[in-house]
Amino acid sequence: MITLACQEGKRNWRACHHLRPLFCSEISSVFHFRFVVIPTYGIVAFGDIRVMEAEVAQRIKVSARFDTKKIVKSSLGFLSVSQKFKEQGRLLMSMLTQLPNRTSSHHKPVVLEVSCSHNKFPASVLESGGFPATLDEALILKNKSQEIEPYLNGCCIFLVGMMGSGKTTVGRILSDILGYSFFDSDVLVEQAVGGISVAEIFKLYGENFFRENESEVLRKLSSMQQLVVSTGGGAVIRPINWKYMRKGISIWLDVPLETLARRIAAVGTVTRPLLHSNSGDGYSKTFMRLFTLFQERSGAYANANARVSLEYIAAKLGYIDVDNLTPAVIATEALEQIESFLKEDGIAI
Ligand SMILES: Nc1ncnc2c1ncn2[C@@H]1O[C@H](COP(=O)(O)OP(=O)(O)O)[C@@H](O)[C@H]1O
Ligand SMILES: O=C(O)C1=C[C@@H](OP(=O)(O)O)[C@@H](O)[C@H](O)C1
Repeated sequence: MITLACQEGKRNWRACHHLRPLFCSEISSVFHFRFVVIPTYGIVAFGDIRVMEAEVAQRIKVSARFDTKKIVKSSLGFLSVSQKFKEQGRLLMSMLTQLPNRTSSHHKPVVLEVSCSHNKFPASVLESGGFPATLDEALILKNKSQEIEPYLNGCCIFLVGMMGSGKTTVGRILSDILGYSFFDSDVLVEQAVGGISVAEIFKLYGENFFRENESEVLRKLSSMQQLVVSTGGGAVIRPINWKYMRKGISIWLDVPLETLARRIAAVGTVTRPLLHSNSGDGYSKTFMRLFTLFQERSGAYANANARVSLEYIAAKLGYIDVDNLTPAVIATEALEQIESFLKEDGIAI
């Protein structure tokens, strides 16, 4: 996500955005960028994201300039760039958006969320865009992050948890609010192996090869500062990875298996090779497989410095169902758990 600055009294909003290093390898194909622009104070969106998109897409005009060739703009706010290009680092994109009068009169920052799809990139990257939060949620999140940020001392945050537990979704929120960089270790492994998906890596080279690369990625990340890292669900099983993650603060996103199975069944298992199955109902098969994996891994997840339990948050807030917990609320609890950990660790707050 990026925040655009409002030009006082004008309807034009400008931003130069460096896409996150999602596209570091050579790419030659068609991209679709999906824009969602929402007036806000921080990282906040309102309502259902699909509703917002449909609503905004009709109002927003997006133009983009790339170094090269051809841009096709569709009336629905999708921008297709059909060209062959090679980027060593990042794709630089500048955008001019025009917002309706109603919005510009508020002089608020605007969040422009960019999600990208591309046939070479796994859905795990795509599934986890920002999520709606209420303004109150965003303010609480912001205040909490400002409270603890100085005590973090630049320390990296490693999110661990089962597949689908929201490491990527919550991780992006945390990185935005703390001003840290975000990395998804699966994406880094994919890049290290030449741009093929996790599913293909498992198929072509096997799980061990994937795990070796995953450890190498975590080793490199652990030498850095101010990162939020979404680790793969199985990273916790290798003791060497804990050696790396101990250089930062590890947080376990503990989500009931039923919720995980529902989330994953909704998006399919194509990007999660350990859940591939040839037959049967998506939810039940996924649940059984998650159940087995969790039996093997629960002890390892408990090594994390802090635990964010969705059941605990729901009980605290008086919700019956954990499915009502937004990623912003979960991110707030993560910050609270980090605060408790720092206190226990003798770092006064
Ligand atoms: N709090 C939440 N409520 C509802 N859906 C969520 C929540 N957090 C994540 N999701 C959805 O669950 C799926 C998996 O989330 P993701 O962040 O990719 O998990 P992980 O990185 O742990 O595999 C995605 O489709 C995401 O949109
Ligand atoms: O649980 C696991 O062993 C795995 C989880 C995946 O990451 P996510 O947890 O991000 O889905 C990915 O690393 C790989 O498919 C293996």
